[in-house]
Amino acid sequence: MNKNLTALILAGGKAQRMGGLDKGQQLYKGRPLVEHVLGVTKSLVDSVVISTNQNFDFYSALADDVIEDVDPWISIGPLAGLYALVHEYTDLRGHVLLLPCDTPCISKEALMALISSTESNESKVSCLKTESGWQPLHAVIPVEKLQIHLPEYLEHAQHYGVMGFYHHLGCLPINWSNQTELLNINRLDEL
Ligand SMILES: Nc1nc2c(ncn2[C@@H]2O[C@H](COP(=O)(O)OP(=O)(O)OP(=O)(O)O)[C@@H](O)[C@H]2O)c(=O)[nH]1
Repeated sequence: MNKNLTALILAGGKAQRMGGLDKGQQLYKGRPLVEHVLGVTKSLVDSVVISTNQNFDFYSALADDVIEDVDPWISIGPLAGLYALVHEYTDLRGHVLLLPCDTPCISKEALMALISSTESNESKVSCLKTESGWQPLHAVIPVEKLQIHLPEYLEHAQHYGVMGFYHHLGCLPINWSNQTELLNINRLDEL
């Protein structure tokens, strides 16, 4: 298994479609959304960091560390979480497994496919791709690429979309046929 693999679970953002509630804490099948993702992730990685902007006690009890978006890239979307990670951990090495807190059905097999792709592809981003397209919040990213390229990319970016950044770095699709695992919860009536 990949050495130096840090999971970054994104639980920040505004959750506007959920009325501003803390998405990660909302119950899906009786458990907080974030716990579903943690459950399949923990045994695959060396450490877990959760990116959030609220309820730090709740998240701290689940992860090795909790980070907040940092200036000047606060609440610009998922790239803010990645920026905060490399800003906070300047000596981080290896790869980051990026995950959102709001896909509770993601499987260990899908994450293992992403992780094992780094054995033959050390330097590109590996990103899940289903028949409906790229799944940019399910990706493995070399830390060094983030450290070198993300600050400058954000300075010059017209948009803060994650996929644009991956294409800038070079991105390998990891095709995944089980679309239902990517079920994405954005509204209360989807819980
Ligand atoms: N750290 C961080 N995470 C974010 C940010 N925006 C979104 N996320 C996370 O990225 C994932 C996808 O988020 P979206 O569904 O696009 O946005 P959201 O803020 O959760 O919800 P909406 O406001 O309804 O679009 C979720 O896991 C969010 O927690 C951000 O600005 N900073």
